[in-house]
Amino acid sequence: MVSDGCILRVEDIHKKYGEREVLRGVSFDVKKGETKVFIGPSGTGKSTLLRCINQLTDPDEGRVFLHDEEVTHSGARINYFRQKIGMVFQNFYLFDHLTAVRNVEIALLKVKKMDPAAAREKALAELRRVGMEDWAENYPAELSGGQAQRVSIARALAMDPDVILFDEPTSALDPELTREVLEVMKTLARQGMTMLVVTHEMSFARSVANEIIFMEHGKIQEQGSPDDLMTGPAFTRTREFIGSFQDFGEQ
Ligand SMILES: Nc1ncnc2c1ncn2[C@@H]1O[C@H](COP(=O)(O)OP(=O)(O)OP(=O)(O)O)[C@@H](O)[C@H]1O
Repeated sequence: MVSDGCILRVEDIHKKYGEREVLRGVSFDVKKGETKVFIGPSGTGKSTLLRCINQLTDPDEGRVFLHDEEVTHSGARINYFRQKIGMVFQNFYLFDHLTAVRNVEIALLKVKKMDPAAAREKALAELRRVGMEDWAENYPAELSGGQAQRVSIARALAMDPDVILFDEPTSALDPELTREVLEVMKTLARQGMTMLVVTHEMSFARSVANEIIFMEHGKIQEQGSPDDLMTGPAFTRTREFIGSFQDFGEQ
């Protein structure tokens, strides 16, 4: 059961690949409108955690709830939860043979069964939201990485998700393109979208996160507000990790 004010609850998630324990008991609650940013060294299970939340990966133990409903063990209802828990990946995963607007509207037609005119209208509205309406008729190969990522964000938004999971959405992009994607994410945060973001963009974490979660060895080692983690993380490894990013102090 998810308590008052929380829309997503992650309870004691464990995941092993072979003998390797990638997640060793991860739990947290997410409030509506909150942005949580996950940081930590490579290979510490951050992506696996996001994938367990929307069941792209099956956790070995633990449960995930959206509102009062269990996402884990939800059988055929997982397709409903995947609409409500959107995901944006590092590599966009757009269909190369479809234009930007077709990429956004395809799930509206196939999954939501909207009529074509309404689907087109909604797809264009979502492209407008991410500043991509002028590129609606372009194919992914004609877009920059930042533009392609904005289309993939529009595609997630089109499902009217309750939460969006972002898995290193800018790590395939150079700094200029990174900035335009982060600006879109900042706007979504300001508009009240609930977001879980795995990123190494520390200045984004500092300016947008309600909470930063430092993960290492498959566990949450420390969590707190950006100010708490900036001014005095209790855990030495958090200090060392954050200290290795010079941009954390930038606004
Ligand atoms: N499908 C899989 N099969 C086997 N091992 C996997 C699989 N997916 C992830 N792993 C392993 O699980 C560990 C955690 O990976 P994960 O991608 O979750 O970490 P991460 O913290 O997101 O790292 P990064 O920042 O490098 O993406 C890694 O050692 C990875 O090799």
